Amino acid sequence: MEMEGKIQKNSRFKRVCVFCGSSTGKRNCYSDAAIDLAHELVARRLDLVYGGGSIGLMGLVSKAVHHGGGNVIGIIPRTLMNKEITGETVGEVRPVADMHQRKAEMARHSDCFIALPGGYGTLEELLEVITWAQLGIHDKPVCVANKPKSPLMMALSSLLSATSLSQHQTLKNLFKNLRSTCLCMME
Ligand SMILES: C/C(=C\CNc1ncnc2c1ncn2[C@@H]1O[C@H](COP(=O)(O)O)[C@@H](O)[C@H]1O)CO
Repeated sequence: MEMEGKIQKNSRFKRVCVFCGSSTGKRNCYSDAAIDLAHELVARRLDLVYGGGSIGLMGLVSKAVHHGGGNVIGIIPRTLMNKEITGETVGEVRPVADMHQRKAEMARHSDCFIALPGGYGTLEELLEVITWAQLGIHDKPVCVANKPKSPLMMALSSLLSATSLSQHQTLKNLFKNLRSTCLCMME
């Protein structure tokens, strides 16, 4: 569909939670991926739910969605709200008590999760929502916006082959879901 010169794409989702680095990392392709994803969200009229910082890839994706006219919801612990730490955020900021509440709120307000490149924080958030899916706490798609042969994807693959049969099946399904939903989102 085309509206005012902009291509509008449809999506079955309304709100997408994006986990990503609080730094931009060492490769330009990480920033490019963050901005590409933001454009995809805007084109599909999807709200961004994220960790509320304006630094690193978090800043790039939130600003690009905001400047593209999309809704941005940042969920941030009060202790991190100091602008010297998180910078000037865009969109709606929802303060929460702590990191646990932040992750719970990010999950509650989103229809799916996408992990862009990041560090320990991103990995922890990603693994938590995968674990919650395994436990049946939610059934929302989890996607990793990463190359199939990236160290993270290789690590996830090797976890699959190292698990027992029943877990293997669950993780295999989940892993398939990660890949296919991510590709679908990024197309
Ligand atoms: C704590 C300090 C700077 C970091 N500022 C952050 N502001 C908001 N959210 C953050 C911050 N750092 C981490 N996060 C959360 O973890 C994810 C990114 O972490 P990573 O390790 O960079 O991958 C991100 O999604 C946030 O939810 C001052 O020392």
